[in-house]
Amino acid sequence: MSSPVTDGSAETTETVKDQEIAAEQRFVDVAYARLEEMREDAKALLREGYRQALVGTQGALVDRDAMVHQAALRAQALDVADDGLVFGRLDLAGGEVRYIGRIGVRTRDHDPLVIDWRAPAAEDFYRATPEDPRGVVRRRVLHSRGHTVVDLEDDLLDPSAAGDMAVVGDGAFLASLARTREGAMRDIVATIQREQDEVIRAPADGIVLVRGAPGTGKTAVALHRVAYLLFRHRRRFGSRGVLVVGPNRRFTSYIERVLPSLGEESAALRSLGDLVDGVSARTHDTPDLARIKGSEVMARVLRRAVTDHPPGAPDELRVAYKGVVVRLDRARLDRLRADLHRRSRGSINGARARAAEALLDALWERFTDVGGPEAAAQADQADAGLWNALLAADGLAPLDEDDARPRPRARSRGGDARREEFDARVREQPEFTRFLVAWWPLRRPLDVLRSLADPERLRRAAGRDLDRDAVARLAASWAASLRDDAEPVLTYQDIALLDEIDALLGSPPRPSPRRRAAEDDPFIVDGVDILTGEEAADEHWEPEIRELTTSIERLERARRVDDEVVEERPEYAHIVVDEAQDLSPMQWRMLGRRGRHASWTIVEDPAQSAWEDLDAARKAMDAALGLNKPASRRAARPSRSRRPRKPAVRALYEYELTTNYRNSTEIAAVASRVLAMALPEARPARAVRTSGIEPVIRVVPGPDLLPSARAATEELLTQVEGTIGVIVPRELAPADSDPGGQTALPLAALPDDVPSDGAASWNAADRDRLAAGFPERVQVLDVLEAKGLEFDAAVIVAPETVAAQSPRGLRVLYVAVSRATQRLTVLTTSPDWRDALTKDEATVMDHGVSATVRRQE
Ligand SMILES: Nc1ncnc2c1ncn2[C@@H]1O[C@H](COP(=O)(O)OP(=O)(O)OP(=O)(O)O)[C@@H](O)[C@H]1O
Repeated sequence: MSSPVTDGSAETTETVKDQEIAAEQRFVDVAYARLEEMREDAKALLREGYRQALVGTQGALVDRDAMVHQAALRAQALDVADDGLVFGRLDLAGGEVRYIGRIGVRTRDHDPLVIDWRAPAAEDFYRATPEDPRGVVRRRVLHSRGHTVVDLEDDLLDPSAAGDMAVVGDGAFLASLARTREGAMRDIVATIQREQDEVIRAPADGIVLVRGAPGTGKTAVALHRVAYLLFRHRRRFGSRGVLVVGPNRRFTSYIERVLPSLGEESAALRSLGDLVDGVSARTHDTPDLARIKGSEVMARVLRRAVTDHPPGAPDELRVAYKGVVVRLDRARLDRLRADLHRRSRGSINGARARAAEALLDALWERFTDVGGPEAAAQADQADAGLWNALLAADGLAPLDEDDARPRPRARSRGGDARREEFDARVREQPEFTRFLVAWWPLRRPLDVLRSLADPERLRRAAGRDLDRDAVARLAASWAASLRDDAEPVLTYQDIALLDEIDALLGSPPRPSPRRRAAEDDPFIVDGVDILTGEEAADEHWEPEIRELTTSIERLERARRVDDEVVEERPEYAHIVVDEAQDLSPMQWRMLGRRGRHASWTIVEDPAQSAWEDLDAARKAMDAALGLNKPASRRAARPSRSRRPRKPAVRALYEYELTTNYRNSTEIAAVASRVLAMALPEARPARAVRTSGIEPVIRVVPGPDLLPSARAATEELLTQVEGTIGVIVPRELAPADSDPGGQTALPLAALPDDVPSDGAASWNAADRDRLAAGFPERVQVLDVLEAKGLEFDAAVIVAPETVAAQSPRGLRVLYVAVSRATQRLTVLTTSPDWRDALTKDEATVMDHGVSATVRRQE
């Protein structure tokens, strides 16, 4: 295939470009025609699949399912490619031309027509540069609308080999960066940059850690990497699954269309508040509560909480055997419980059978202590004597010793028949089974968390890990949010705590076949195996007996049925974590449990972190990713071949993205001033697009904040066509911020060189009033909700308050001011803040553009 060459001498640039576009259109038409044929083939395959069903055999049905599945996947991929099928072209030094597109297209003779962007042959499209052309003379990007090529943009990478090759384009890429944002992220498959491509195609094993300032494409890159991994390693990642985790639900809905637009529907996309099935976070904690709930010490606190005496558990067990009353008191029972927890590995909910055994051991011990066996033997002898006397009176033979003794069914007790009989008789007693159910209940994570609203119980669980103030705050927060009589209001940090509790409680063991078979098993009560809480497979159990269930057993069954937390936690082959700088140690633990054998892509910007103790979070991340395991320990494990094993160290690949594709240079200048306050040593990313539109920084009196924000939004509605984000301070509910309900806004100390003259107050009512009546393209959101999002225009309300709301307030403000692509308005009550954001000494960006900012009073 040859490239279209024009005689540029007598033509205007415009005409050359038109000719080039027309030539590319001819190729694109051929590619679409072939795509249509492939669609027809997929449909035919689908029809054939259904036809197989008519054959009717089991094998045919399986074939049909496989065929229908494959054909459906194919049809879906072909549909995705319908928009912008071909977006790139490479002219190579030897004259070869390669077209790059969303999917691979071959001619009927199997010759490549369009190369899938993820294929190795497409790599040069993203990697070639003038310094390293990799054999590419010209790289061309085709901009299309539907099936029509509307623009071209060329890069001449090797002028010496170009001959009379046409080179057209006038910044279509930069113009595309300024496009209107419609509320959902789009794929960047046609314009992936070299440094981004290196991340996307990074090795599939180990851990890929990507850092970059706001707008450098971290999220976009992570999502394209998922599409790449699923394409190149379909078998491995397709079957065991890929999980993409974002900070909140607003963010996941913002990015949810990118993967489908790349033809990938199979990755699971979850926010940190939706990782545990059946429960969902509804709100964020205040910074101080998040700090406590998210810290690693909570793992120890929760371990103690699940091993504590459960609420409502009885304090005494009393059973009678052969006229002897045997009793276990609270102290003895507590020792037993502690011992069980010490010895039990894994599931607490699965340990009820062991608890039953331990109780029987303790009862027997008590029974022997009080001389029970002797008393029982005498009673047996008296019984046998009475029976033999009656038999003799009827002229019948006396009982054997063996007949006189009931046959125990319980597991052998070292052949001690007296003990076996004791166990069997005690197990049969309703007092014993009822006690067992209440003393070692099958617990739900939510019940355990709710029980910690009791300050006394939480104090016991806290040990020395939490101070009194932290205990009071936590208990008060759960007392307010997890009331018995209301829907729980869970926070993002609560979800990680529930997952931790779930991991500690585990699921009950499955009933063994032996237990299923037992007909008169005393632990099967009304068709429910009280050791496991499961319906027992008991053929002899009549459903009508259900009516006779005691309240305890009914409750038990309801618990199993309603148990909202999944029993089997899914594990994934690859996990992508976006905005990873904000994960607490407890959230890392939650993720680690889902990726014990996974490879990872971690995307973060520490400068945007709202999390205070980044070191602790880093340690937790290393543990979750298996980065902290000493190689020597692993290597020490003997291998079967007895040859020394290679140390199983996890590979860590680190990347940095350096170009800001989101903000105009003018907006990036404001963001870099905030960054300088937050982290003086940090370097901002290089912004590439200058819009000529200066941000507006306005000082307004406190009471005017709200009307001014409305007015600024009205104004922006007339200036931009796409989305507008109105970013307000977080509302700190009094109940959350202080158990006494008094403090409205705890303020953090700011660095000396940062203005700290009073934070404007802000509350939920202000937010509601601000949002009222605006069209859908205006979103009013707080600074945490704005993470990872972008808008055509943003209004930042009261930066001084955002900065003072938490020890990481300046970093949070940095996130807020870096959301807009075209226009930024900041409303502050503080002239000092206005000055800080519009410093006279202009900030010189990396690319040499100095930005000045329009001041307004
Ligand atoms: N190569 C590219 N071509 C075109 N647009 C790009 C490219 N890379 C990034 N973008 C665009 O830049 C914007 C910012 O990208 P993205 O949200 O992925 O950045 P980020 O680094 O995750 O930002 P943040 O840290 O603020 O979340 C998006 O609109 C994205 O589509």
